[in-house]
Amino acid sequence: MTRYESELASSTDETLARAFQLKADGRIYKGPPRRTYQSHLHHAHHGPPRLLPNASFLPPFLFFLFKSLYTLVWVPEKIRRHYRRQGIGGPPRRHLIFGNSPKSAACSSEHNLPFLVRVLAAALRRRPGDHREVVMDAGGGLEKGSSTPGEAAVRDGLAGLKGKKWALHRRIINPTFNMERVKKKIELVPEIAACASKMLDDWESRGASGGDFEVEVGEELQRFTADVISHVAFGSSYEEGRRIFELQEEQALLVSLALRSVYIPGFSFLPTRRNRRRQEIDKEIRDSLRRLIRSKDSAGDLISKNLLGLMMSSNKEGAEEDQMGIEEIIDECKTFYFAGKETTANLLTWALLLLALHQEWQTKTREEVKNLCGEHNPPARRTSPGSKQKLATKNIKLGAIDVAAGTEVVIPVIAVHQDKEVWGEDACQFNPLRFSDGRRPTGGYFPFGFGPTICVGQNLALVEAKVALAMILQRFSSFSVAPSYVHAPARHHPPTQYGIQIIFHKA
Ligand code: HEM
Repeated sequence: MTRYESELASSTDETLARAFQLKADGRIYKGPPRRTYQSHLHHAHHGPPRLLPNASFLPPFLFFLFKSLYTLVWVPEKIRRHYRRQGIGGPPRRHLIFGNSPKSAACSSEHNLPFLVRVLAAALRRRPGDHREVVMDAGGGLEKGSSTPGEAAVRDGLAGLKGKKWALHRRIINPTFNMERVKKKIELVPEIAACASKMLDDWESRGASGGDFEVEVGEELQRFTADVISHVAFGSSYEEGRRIFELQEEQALLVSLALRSVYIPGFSFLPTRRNRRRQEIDKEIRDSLRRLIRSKDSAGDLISKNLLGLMMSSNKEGAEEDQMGIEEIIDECKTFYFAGKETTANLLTWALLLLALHQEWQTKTREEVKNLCGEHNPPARRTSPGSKQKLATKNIKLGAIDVAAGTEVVIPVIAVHQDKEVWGEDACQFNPLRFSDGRRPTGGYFPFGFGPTICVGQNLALVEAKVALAMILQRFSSFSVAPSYVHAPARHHPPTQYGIQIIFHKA
């Protein structure tokens, strides 16, 4: 008997067991199949070992498989039929598993929702009037949609919460940004004006020689709004929170990349390079926030009326059911650091671009500001913005359409804001006069959302934007779009691909 034959003969149960990671007692062992000499021999006669799923791996694997098929095939198909019966069609399903997601992800930065969502949005758009019922909440059957685990990185806290937790957090946080505090009590306006002054002094120093100078306003305004939210919500500053903002910037980019690719349930938990980076960033942000809270707390710097102060008092003094835990407070800090900066910066950036493009409106607005506030005084107390996702939690009726529970309803905000039926033939023109009588068409304008989850920061955002715009108009006798500007807006972060370059002129 040759060595080969004797080894083959001895490759009994033990050898086979190893090749298949089986032991003689019949149990299946963890770990990768070991390609031993014997197992090679075994391959020679029986082909490569079959990849038997490991026993402990089997239940989660089956669960994942079932859940994926349910989410990616069964639910969309059920919904598709539901709407087809109502005469609402859509493009044919391109891929059994991914539907039309790859195409929609590739051709627009709008994320990977099942195509029916888009169909419904289109249907709502086709039937004027229906969106108004969506806006009015269709009898309480619409609530905020769920976020994917990737999105949760920037939607912790209020923006991602539902039910009792959401109600508790909202009750604690609401007083920070009510109009009384933001405007009438003049508490926040000077703080906002001081942040704006700091930014404008810096801009001005670039034109020290007296000539015109160019500013990429996108980043500058992000820094300004970061400074404002740091001051008004946390008694801090942009400099103190700089690392958190930088990390959130990176996180937003990673999330926006994830949103632009096809959604696969569970994918964000796999240890890919980007997923690992997202987790590292999240951990570093949480650690930095924990340190910031601890230092404010031990220095006695928590002001009872700012956001952090209110949340900390609930933590220390609230009845047990009214308490916010430290981790929950950190979630909210993350949300406000992000939501408080990005959105208002975008509003200001686009407003500046529009005023730079429409010189006649810039002149009118400057005159109005100077009449109201004078040549140089920062505005005081008399100083008088995609699409939104909701989830149908029960079967509801939107106009003529039966919306099945579980449907994600995308409200095409931009389409509604430019709907000629609502706004008239010049709906797409820049015409601030349409707001001059202070009225808004019911259900035709909702930049801050609607219903109980309406943007908690809207008062702050509007006052902040008005103060900053007024001060920019006061400081500079004119500004215009720089020749280097390339118009490349994007729906996800960052809002433009190449920034917004404006040339300022100081008389
Ligand atoms: C121009 C600026 C802003 C715009 C256009 C905007 C828009 C929105 C919209 C559309 C929603 C969803 C509302 C809904 O569910 O119907 C929202 C929610 C929210 N916004 Fe804003 N926002 C802005 C500024 C801010 C600021 C400055 C803050 C923080 C100070 C903020 C914090 C939040 C939070 C925490 C939520 C979640 C509210 C909840 O679910 O209860 N936003 N915002």
